[in-house]
Amino acid sequence: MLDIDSVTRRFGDLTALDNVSFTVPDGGFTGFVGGNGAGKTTTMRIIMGVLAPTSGEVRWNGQPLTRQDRAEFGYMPEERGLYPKQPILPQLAFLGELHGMDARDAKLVARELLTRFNLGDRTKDKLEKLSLGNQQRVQIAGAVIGEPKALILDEPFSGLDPEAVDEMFTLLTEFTKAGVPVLFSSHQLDLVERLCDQIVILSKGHVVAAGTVEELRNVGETQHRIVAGGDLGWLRGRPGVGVVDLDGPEAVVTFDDDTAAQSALAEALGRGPVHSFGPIVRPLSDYYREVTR
Ligand SMILES: Nc1ncnc2c1ncn2[C@@H]1O[C@H](COP(=O)(O)OP(=O)(O)OP(=O)(O)O)[C@@H](O)[C@H]1O
Repeated sequence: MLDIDSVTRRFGDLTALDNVSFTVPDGGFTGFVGGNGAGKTTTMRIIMGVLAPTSGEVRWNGQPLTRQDRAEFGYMPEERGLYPKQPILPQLAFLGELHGMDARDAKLVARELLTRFNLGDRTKDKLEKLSLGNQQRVQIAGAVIGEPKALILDEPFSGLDPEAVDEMFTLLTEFTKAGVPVLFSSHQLDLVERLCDQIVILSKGHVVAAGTVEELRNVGETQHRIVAGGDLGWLRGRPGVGVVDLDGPEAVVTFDDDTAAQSALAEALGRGPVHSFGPIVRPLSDYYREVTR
């Protein structure tokens, strides 16, 4: 478990991170979202020791994170770690060795990863010869080689087509299943919503929301949509019901509690057919816009 505790980072007059705290739990995906300049990369660099915090600390399983801990993490930096002008297999194998694998195993695992990404026949190619999507796959392979204890991935899915995203996600799931905490940043909210167990939203250096997708979606009042056979005007003024929008047989309402909802449904059924009745699932993007405004 990785704890980012009250981390502040200043660059001259600019406070890029202001008292940022959140936890990346074991065995799950934590999606780190926020607009340009929100501070995601700075946070990840501080986790990986590339930058020092102005104040605050990062803990690993309750203890201050050490250089040795970091050496066991897999990291995909924003600027990407692999060399464009060198062949891909030896680069990956070298990273495996840096993580403590012996040379033979590192080469074997590197080859396995590349084969898995349909790059088994490209092992001697320089990175720059691959398509951008394939380069990205190799960069991800570089982060996961060597049995990392945690994965810190800066925009790992950018530039990948949906099929490649799913492929990478399947690969990363093997790590979360083994208990590895995974933190990844992304601009693609739909993707984060679909893939993550937990989301941390950063805005202008502040954590403005953190929780599961369900928790964040359900912040505030839940609205219900009702579509009936006849006019729903009778909902107005009914105790326990707040009408948000009403147009003949269609209404969007809030209920004070479940009893109010059940009794309104019973009344609607008593008056004729009810075609649909249920909570409106808010897209996370609504919530995101609210908190990052
Ligand atoms: N080395 C630096 N020197 C000065 N300012 C910096 C430095 N690194 C980052 N910043 C500033 O800190 C703020 C946060 O930047 P950061 O790159 O962490 O944001 P981000 O959320 O990763 O953005 P993006 O999604 O655009 O990559 C920005 O205003 C950026 O200009």
